[in-house]
Amino acid sequence: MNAVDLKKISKKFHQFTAVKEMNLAIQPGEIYGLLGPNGAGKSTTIKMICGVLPPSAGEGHVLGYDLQREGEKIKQHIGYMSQKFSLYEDLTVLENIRFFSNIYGLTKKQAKERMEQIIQMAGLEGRANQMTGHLSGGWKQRLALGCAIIHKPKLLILDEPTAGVDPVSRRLFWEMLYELSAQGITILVTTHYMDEAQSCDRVGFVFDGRKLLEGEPETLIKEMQLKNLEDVFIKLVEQETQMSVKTRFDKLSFIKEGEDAAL
Ligand SMILES: Nc1ncnc2c1ncn2[C@@H]1O[C@H](COP(=O)(O)OP(=O)(O)OP(=O)(O)O)[C@@H](O)[C@H]1O
Repeated sequence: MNAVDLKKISKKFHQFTAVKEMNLAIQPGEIYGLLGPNGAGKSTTIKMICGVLPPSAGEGHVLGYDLQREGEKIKQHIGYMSQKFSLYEDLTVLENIRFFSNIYGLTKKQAKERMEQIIQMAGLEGRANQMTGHLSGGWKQRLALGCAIIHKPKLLILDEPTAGVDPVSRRLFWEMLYELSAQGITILVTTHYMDEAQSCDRVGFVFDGRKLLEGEPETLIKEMQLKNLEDVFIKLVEQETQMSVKTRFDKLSFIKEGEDAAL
């Protein structure tokens, strides 16, 4: 059984269709990257997979639960983390962990065990009583990941989880994702960082609500005879918009032309 299985899923907001007949099959333990420019429909797709936004058409299953009818079940069994860290800044590290353990109905014993594990995993030893808002971006991000997996979900959904954190924290974060994937957890991640996308088992490119291309990063690069995933991304956008990203800014050449006004 696939962890995520969407068949011709669409989402309409009034007249506007944000996601158009999307098919998506993600296997257990896979790290799948959903890529695409701003407004492509990635977050809308993720919200449907999380069971918080009902699709307008199509059918889908997440961890075996029906997307149209079993949204509540899906919410209980997945872990979710967004770029906004999903944490309360005005609570301490411990209070945030306690909050999430309550939401997911952990027993006192489970909560105590996980608290220690999460603090260790996030490298927050000695900071349990520190206000979350005072932590650096990398710490907040690792704490948010810990809170998102406190109930041991089989599917972890990450919406731009590393936006705005430094490269070392991003690397640490990805090491944690590899470890979770090795333990059999399925991971669906959206990112604008192509180096991260290259670390996924498979990626799907979304543009204007449609999935245009899907495959293993190395295979896609080879097939399109390009250097890296960023070039694949740019080529696809250029093809779809019939606009060259490189020549778009020709108008800026006025800066080096003519007289130097400031001198
Ligand atoms: N609740 C809503 N009502 C109306 N339009 C919406 C709603 N939510 C999203 N949209 C529109 O749907 C389109 C897709 O948005 P979505 O947030 O899914 O894109 P995205 O690929 O996640 O972009 P980004 O990378 O900027 O997060 C956008 O044009 C957006 O304005």
